[in-house]
Order: sequence, then C-alpha cells, then structure tokens
Amino acid sequence: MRPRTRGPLPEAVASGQEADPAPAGEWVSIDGVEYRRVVLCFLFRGGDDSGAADRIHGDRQVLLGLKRTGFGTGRVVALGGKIDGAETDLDAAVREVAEESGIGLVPAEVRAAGSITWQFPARPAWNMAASLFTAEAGNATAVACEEIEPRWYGVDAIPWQDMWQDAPHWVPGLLAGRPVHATVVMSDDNESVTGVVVD
Ligand SMILES: Nc1[nH]c(=O)nc2c1ncn2[C@H]1C[C@H](O)[C@@H](COP(=O)(O)OP(=O)(O)OP(=O)(O)O)O1
Repeated sequence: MRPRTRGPLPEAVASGQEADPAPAGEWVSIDGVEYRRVVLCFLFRGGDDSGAADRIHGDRQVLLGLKRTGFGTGRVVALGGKIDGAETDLDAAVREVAEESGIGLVPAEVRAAGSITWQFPARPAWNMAASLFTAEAGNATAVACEEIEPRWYGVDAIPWQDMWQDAPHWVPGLLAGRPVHATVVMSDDNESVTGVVVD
C-alpha cells in the first residue's frame, strides 16, 4: 500500500448514493481511497515461537476476543482499534491490548507483522487500514472489558465461523509467524468478500 496523506477525518465519506458521517479517528488516503487508521495485535503464548516450520502445532495459543460493543459486535476479532491523535501505530497497539485485555506489553518486544486494508465500497465510512503486530504474552492473564471478551484459542482451533469472512485468507499467515500484507474488498452486503490479495 502507498499512503499519500495522513491526518484528521474527512467531513464525510461518499459511497455514491449516500455520504456517511466519517467516524472519528485518523484517516489515511491510499491510492485515492480513504481509510480509518487502526491497529491489530495478535498475542501468543505457549508452544514454539522459534520460527520453526511446525510451530503452528502443539499447544501454541493466540488471544482473540468476542466484540461486545461498537464495530463488529458479535464477531471474534484480534485485539485492536483506532489510532488516537499523534500516537505511533506501535503505541496504539500497546494501548489497545492494555485496554482490551489488561495485558501490559513492552513496546520493544512487540513485532511489526504487516498491514491490511479493508474496503467497504457500499459503506466507505467503514474502510480501515490496519498495521498488524504480534507479541508473546507469556503467562499474563487476559481480563475482559466492556468492549471485548478476550479468550485464548489453540492456533489450530480458530473459530473461523465467528470471525469476519475475510479472516481465513490472511490470519493463517500470522499464525504461522509470517508477516502479512493484504488488501480486502468487501461485497455490497458488507459481510462477504469480493476480492482479497495477500502477499
Ligand atoms: N473485515 C474485517 N475483518 C477483520 O478481521 N477485522 C476487521 C474488519 N474490518 C474491521 N476490522 C477490525 C479492525 C479494527 O481493529 C476493528 C474496529 O475498530 P474499533 O475497535 O476501533 O471499532 P469501535 O467502533 O469498536 O471503536 P470504539 O467505538 O472506539 O470502541 O475492526
């Protein structure tokens, strides 16, 4: 992706037939399309984090959460959310993990793991561009908050049916320890997927 501008929200994001008020947050223009800037952080524990090819087996687990409020309510998602003001993507990831799970990460131990854009052509106000991160959580305990109910899943027991429909296209790479760069275009129902490119 090629970010061209970065800054406060546009007043509205036009969809052709309608113009939704743009949700608060930081917006970025990529190849002429506006996206709200967000972060996602996949926390892991147990198993083998050495980069071995068979690392996805064994007792390795990833922390996901049931979204209870806001965008994506009812879906299982990775921890994350909007970038606030001038904070860095890394700072946003550390803050969101703390807010949504109570787990305090050391920024230097959080790894950049790529990027993804989600385009909702029928609802451009929902377009988002995420920086992806991964981190080891050790034996830290995850605590639920109002917005999300975190839960550990075996990396070979991911609840795909409860996640966004695009997740099976790009999450497995992260679970296998590979950085992911993906673009997703959602269908007009804002649920199914029209196009996905994953590098
Ligand atoms: N198609 C999609 N597939 C996916 O797996 N995650 C998606 C997605 N579209 C958006 N997301 C994620 C990215 C982002 O972290 C999250 C929504 O951001 P937020 O948690 O900031 O939304 P909220 O409306 O809950 O924000 P607040 O009102 O500030 O709590 O949904």
